[in-house]
Amino acid sequence: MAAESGEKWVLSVTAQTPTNIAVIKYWGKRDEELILPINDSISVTLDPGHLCTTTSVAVSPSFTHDRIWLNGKEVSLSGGRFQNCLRELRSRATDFEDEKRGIKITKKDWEKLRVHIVSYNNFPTAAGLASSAAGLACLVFSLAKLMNVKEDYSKLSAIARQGSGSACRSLYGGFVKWIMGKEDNGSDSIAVQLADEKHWDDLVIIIAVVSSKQKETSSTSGMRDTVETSALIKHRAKEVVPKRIKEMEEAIAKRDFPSFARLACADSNQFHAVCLDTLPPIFYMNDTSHRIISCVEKWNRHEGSPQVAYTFDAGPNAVLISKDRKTATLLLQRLLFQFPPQSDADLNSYVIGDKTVLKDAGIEDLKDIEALAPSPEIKENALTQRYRGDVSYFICTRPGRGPVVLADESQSLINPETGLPK
Ligand SMILES: Nc1ncnc2c1ncn2[C@@H]1O[C@H](COP(=O)(O)OP(=O)(O)OP(=O)(O)O)[C@@H](O)[C@H]1O
Ligand SMILES: C[C@@](O)(CCOP(=O)(O)OP(=O)(O)O)CC(=O)O
Repeated sequence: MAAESGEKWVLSVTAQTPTNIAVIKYWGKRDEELILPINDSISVTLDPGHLCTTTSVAVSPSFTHDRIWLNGKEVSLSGGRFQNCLRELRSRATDFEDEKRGIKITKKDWEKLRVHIVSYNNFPTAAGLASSAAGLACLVFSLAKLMNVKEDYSKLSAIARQGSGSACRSLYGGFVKWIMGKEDNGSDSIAVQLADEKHWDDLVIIIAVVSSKQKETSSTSGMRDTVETSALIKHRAKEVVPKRIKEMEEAIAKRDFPSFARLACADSNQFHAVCLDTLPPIFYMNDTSHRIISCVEKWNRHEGSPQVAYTFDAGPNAVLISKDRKTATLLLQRLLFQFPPQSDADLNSYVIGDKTVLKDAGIEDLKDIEALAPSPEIKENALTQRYRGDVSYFICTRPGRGPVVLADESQSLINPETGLPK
């Protein structure tokens, strides 16, 4: 058996996985260990071209223990969540053979062979940009490929779920629903794709990164406190979310932007309301977040119908979904008027991602931002104050595809000789 022959081969797989933003939020667990939620949730997968995790995983008979490097630093793999994912994957591993390289690994070998995991997020980690979602989904997806796990994506989503709840939704592109399930063992708590990213490709997403610092209350402990202390969360999970899930599925199927926006904004606001209803209260949004909400609400009201939806996860960053490109350029102009960069900023790093939105907005250098006129709805309300430097930067993106394997060896993060990070 090659796995015990003392040979020094290193077998590796590299994958790229997107992050996702919930438009009907997951908040609250009924089982902490298995990560089973108290309600269904729906998300939009974000284009991995702009926000993604890349993970290389490798196996070799020379590895002595399981190890993980995250963003260039070795971190502990001993946490229960990592261990649960590894155990679930190993139990589903199947025989693998590469005749050319003389590598043969049997199902039983996988139990003894150790793995190296090297992962990199191209955006801030633990800053409310769902790094755990992309990260854990990528870990499960890449290891499943390496270990020749033959389960379908819904089964893989149930494994990723045990790494971080929201990770189960990053196994697919487009529009995704996490079904809470009823079983105690979590077998029916899986993610399914509602529609792929091409279904509604008019949508343009602008993220205002208000703070990329690590947050005070993690989602995990925040939602635990909410379930223990909030009366409102029970009403939300039982009465409000089931109805919203149906309506949101319908809005997505029909590409009905007004309904989509109404539901997404209401659900984000209710999620932050249950955070406030928690003891001690949790404040994820700040003054800048509130100003962004107010800017969108005023504009939507002025137009008589929703142009943009906003949603905020467990942090102050705004995710703004506009109905089309034209609206996105008008939105970016409004945002840049209200939140201009510091005078020494570099425009290229102030608006990142899909730069064509910036170009369409007629912004070619910092002077163009200074020259922006206030929009009619803020002029009417005499709210023309500018909040320089209150937004760190903007990311322009769109709905995107699900995980992919990167076959090109040059994209691997692992040295094929040593099995260590490159
Ligand atoms: N690429 C990755 N590979 C493996 N684990 C990761 C990766 N990226 C993040 N994680 C894990 O996720 C943790 C961060 O999760 P956390 O929920 O605190 O922040 P977040 O996901 O950025 O924010 P949120 O989920 O509230 O949007 C990290 O400490 C790490 O354990
Ligand atoms: C506000 C949210 O982003 C909460 C995400 O929570 P996590 O998935 O990070 O929590 P754990 O399951 O404890 O890892 C809403 C959502 O993504 O649905």
